[in-house]
Amino acid sequence: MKNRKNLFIALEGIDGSGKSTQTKLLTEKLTALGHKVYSTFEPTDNQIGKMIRNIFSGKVKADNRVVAGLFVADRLDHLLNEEYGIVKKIEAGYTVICDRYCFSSYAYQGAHMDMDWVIQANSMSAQILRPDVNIFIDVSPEISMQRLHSSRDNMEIYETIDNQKLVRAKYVEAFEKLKSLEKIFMVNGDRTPDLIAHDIWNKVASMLGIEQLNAENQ
Ligand SMILES: Nc1ncnc2c1ncn2[C@@H]1O[C@H](COP(=O)(O)OP(=O)(O)OP(=O)(O)O)[C@@H](O)[C@H]1O
Ligand SMILES: Cc1cn([C@H]2C[C@H](O)[C@@H](COP(=O)(O)O)O2)c(=O)[nH]c1=O
Repeated sequence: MKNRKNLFIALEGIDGSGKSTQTKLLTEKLTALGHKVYSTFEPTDNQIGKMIRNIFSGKVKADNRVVAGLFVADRLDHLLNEEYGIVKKIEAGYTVICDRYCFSSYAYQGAHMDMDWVIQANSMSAQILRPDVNIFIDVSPEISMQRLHSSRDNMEIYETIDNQKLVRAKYVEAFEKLKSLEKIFMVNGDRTPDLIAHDIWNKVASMLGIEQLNAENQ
């Protein structure tokens, strides 16, 4: 791959896999090296994302197919919005780190309905902006559940060990289906945050062509 000045990076994984932790560490590392970084997440905290969060917290009831459609809309707005859209940020030279993107829909919505339908429904987002890399933090469901229980007061309705196992299997299925189209980088998430961050940094630095220059800082 030709070295790039700015990247679109998606972080993926089951709940509690450490995406937010790694988004923060990678943002700090890149910022310290003078890169412009925009870190963001899905579901967003905009209008459509808020609707999704109300469904997940159990406040509002909705069919799984409606949830899948809301994620399609939330993602398109996240990409295209004039004010906070990712496309504009990329054009302005920011490296965008997105905590969850299309693969989250393939895995989570694909766990309850036809995955090919979900892939098709998200095809416009995938065509507008495909991540330069999808980083999958692969944590065992048992460990992720322990982390969630010790860090949360309330669990969301889908955060059960059986669902975590199912979603992990669906991620693997989606990676296999889309391996010729998407760049996927897997890291072992059953380790300390620093070791995971080290692997992620090696990958990102090599894509940006800065691994030699900053090797002593790793
Ligand atoms: N590698 C790690 N080892 C141990 N604990 C970790 C590790 N990474 C994150 N944690 C802790 O686990 C909890 C969940 O981490 P984090 O919020 O980063 O995960 P997440 O994937 O963003 O979660 P969610 O999907 O629920 O938003 C936090 O309390 C965090 O401090
Ligand atoms: C983007 C996206 C997310 N989800 C689910 C996955 C999580 O259980 C919740 C909230 O995410 P968070 O990282 O814990 O804040 O949303 C989903 O089902 N489909 C998606 O496309």
